[in-house]
Amino acid sequence: MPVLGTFLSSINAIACHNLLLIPVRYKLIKVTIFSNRKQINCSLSLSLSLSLLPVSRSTISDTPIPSCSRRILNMAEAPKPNSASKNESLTLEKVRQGLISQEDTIVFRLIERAAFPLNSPTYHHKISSSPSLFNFIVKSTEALQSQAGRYEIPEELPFFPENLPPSLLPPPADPPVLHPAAASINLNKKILDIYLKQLLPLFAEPGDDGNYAATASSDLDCLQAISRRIHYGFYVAEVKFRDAPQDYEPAIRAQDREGLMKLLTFTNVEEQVKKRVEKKAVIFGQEVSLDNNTNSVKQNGTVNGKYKVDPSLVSRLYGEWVMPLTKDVQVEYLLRRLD
Ligand SMILES: C=C(O[C@@H]1C=C(C(=O)O)C=C[C@H]1O)C(=O)O
Repeated sequence: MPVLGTFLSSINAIACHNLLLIPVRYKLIKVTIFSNRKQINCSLSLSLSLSLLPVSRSTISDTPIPSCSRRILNMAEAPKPNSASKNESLTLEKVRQGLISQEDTIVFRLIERAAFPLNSPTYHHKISSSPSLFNFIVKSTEALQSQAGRYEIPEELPFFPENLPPSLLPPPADPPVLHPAAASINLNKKILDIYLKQLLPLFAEPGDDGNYAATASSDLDCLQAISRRIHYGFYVAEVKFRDAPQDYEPAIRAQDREGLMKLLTFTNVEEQVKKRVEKKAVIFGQEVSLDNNTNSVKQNGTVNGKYKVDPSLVSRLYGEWVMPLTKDVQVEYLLRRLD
């Protein structure tokens, strides 16, 4: 499919170009290229996001962050354990703030994916040597982002780690916050499987509108946001360990998974998380109307009686998958913390 190849190359060129030109602070770069999905029925569109890329200190200019979306600002404001003063400033409260900020990204990305129907040919039709367009877009995007340094960040992990090209950027200058064990943990195979088999059929209406490339890009956006949130568990575990090594060390030495799971679980916090993400889905998922005759909030809090993504599903996503997997990451990390 030469058209697709040419298009991807040009997107890559633009992305790389911007990566070099955009002055950034807080080690955050985001390059997003969106197409208007209404106008590109059956044609190709690609949404490509690069965020939280490691940039060496010497490349960070003092120019303020250019105007950018709320989502990016949220991430910039969020405490980033892998930022300069991380080792001193790593507190459970700050790490939890980081998780709260990521909720916004996840809810918005689910809303964007739910705007498309299931579009099942995205996942089944072969393209070139790839088993599907989804596979092709995820692998190609990951190859580009790997070269741009995305996977130098511990919580950014690829879905297809095999044969990824190395980063072209200098390695991060700051000393690592995490124990090297983090590098051996990647739950993305499981996350991908759950996403495709269990989540998508819940969030996307049945149907086919032909926007397969945009659908796959939107899937990747969701997957990356969910995966980042889950692997942020590294920092949660590290800070919990540092706060109470006397509690964690015996369970780690005994390789006691259950004991570790009990120690790191806070059911009251989990209840708050579920309520908050449900509320965010209610607030972010409403239609906004400028029509004076139309009360912008009608039955069910929306204009047409329907939220853009079902708030109870978002709460369920967190309760059944996101939080349990974040805890699995914590357990896996802690089990290796004294190695
Ligand atoms: C992330 C934490 O660890 C656990 C997982 C939670 C989550 O994934 O949101 C919340 C509470 C804890 O049971 C935490 O303590 O904040």
